[in-house]
Amino acid sequence: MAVYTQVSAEKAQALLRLYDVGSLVSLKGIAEGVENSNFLLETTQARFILTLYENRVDPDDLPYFHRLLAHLHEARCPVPRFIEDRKGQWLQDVAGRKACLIEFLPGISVSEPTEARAAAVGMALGQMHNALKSFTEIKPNPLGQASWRSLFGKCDAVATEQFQPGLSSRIERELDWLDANWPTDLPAVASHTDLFPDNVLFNGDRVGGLIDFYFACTELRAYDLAVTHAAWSFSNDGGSCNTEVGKALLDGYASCGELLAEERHALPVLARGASLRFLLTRLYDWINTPADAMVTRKDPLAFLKRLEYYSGVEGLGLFL
Ligand SMILES: Nc1ncnc2c1ncn2[C@@H]1O[C@H](COP(=O)(O)OP(=O)(O)O)[C@@H](O)[C@H]1O
Ligand SMILES: N[C@@H](CCOP(=O)(O)O)C(=O)O
Repeated sequence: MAVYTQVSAEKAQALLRLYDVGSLVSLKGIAEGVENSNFLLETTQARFILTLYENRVDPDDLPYFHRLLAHLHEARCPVPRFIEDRKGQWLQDVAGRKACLIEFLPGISVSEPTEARAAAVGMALGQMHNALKSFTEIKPNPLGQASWRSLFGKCDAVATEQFQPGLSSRIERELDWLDANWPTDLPAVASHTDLFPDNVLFNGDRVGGLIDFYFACTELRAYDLAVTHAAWSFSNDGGSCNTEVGKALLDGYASCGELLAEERHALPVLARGASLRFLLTRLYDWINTPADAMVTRKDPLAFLKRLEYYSGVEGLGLFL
C-alpha cells in the first residue's frame, strides 16, 4: 500500500477549487507503487491521479520531470500530462507535501508479459529514446553505476549476511567486475531506468501509457534497455527466464529505436549492472523499511537470480 500521507476530502476539494476540472466526486488511495502517495481522484468532468511526493523524490527534480514529460507528450509518446491550475501552476502544496494533479491514462499493467506485449514495450522504449534525442537537458543518474559501491556501504553488513550467507562477498565481486567492465562510450539519452511491467499500461496489446518517471535521468540508452530486459523477461521471483519474451523486447526496440552493434555487444554487462542496481536498492529497502510500514517490500534475491543468469553462459546467448 503506498499511501504515506492521507488527504481528506476537504483538502482535495480545496485543491480542486484552484483548477477548472470540475468538483470532487471521489478520492481513493492507490495500493500499487512504493515511492509516493497516489490517489485516484474523480471529478464531475474526468479522472485524475493525485500524487504527493514523499522523501525519495527531491522536489528540486520535479521541474526536470515536468519538462521531460512535456517533451514526450509533444512527441506523441503515451505519457501523462501534469494538469495546470487556472494560474498555470502545475506544482501544489497538499498536506505538507509537494503534489501534482496528473492526467489519468486508462489501461492495465500486466504481471505475466507475453511476447506481443514485450515487443510493444520495446517499440515504445525505442520511440521514447528517439524522441528524447532532442531533449538536451542533463540530469546525472543518482543510482548509476558509480553510486553502487557507496549504496552497498549503506546496507548494514550483518543484516546483509543474515539475509543470505555469502551475499556480501558476491556483491563485492560483482562491484569489482563491473568497475573493470562497465562501458563508458555508448550513446546516452534521458532514460526512464525503471520501466517495469507495473509502469506500463496496456489497452489490449497496445501500450496506452508509460508512467512513473521519477527515476528518469541521463543514462546510457542501452542500460535503459537492459533494465527493461531484466524487468520483463523473468518470472517475478527471478527463477526462470523467458528467452522469447526477451527476444521480442529487443526486436521491438531495434525496430523503432537505434541499437548500435557496440550497444548490443555491451548488453550482457549492462544487464548484470541493472540486476545489481535493483538487488542493491531492494536490499537497502529491505533492511531499512520499518516492519510496520504500509509498503510491500520487494525481494532482493529475485535480482540476485537474474544476476547469476546474466553472468552465466545462457545469459550471454540472450543478446546475440
Ligand atoms: N497517469 C496515470 N494513469 C493511470 N494510473 C496511474 C497513473 N499514474 C499512476 N497510476 C497508478 O498508480 C500506481 C502507482 O503509481 P506509480 O507512479 O508507479 O507510484 P510510485 O511512484 O509510488 O511507484 C500505478 O501502478 C498505477 O496503477
Ligand atoms: N521497480 C523497482 C522499485 C520501484 O518501484 P516503482 O513502483 O516506483 O516502479 C523494483 O522492482 O525494485
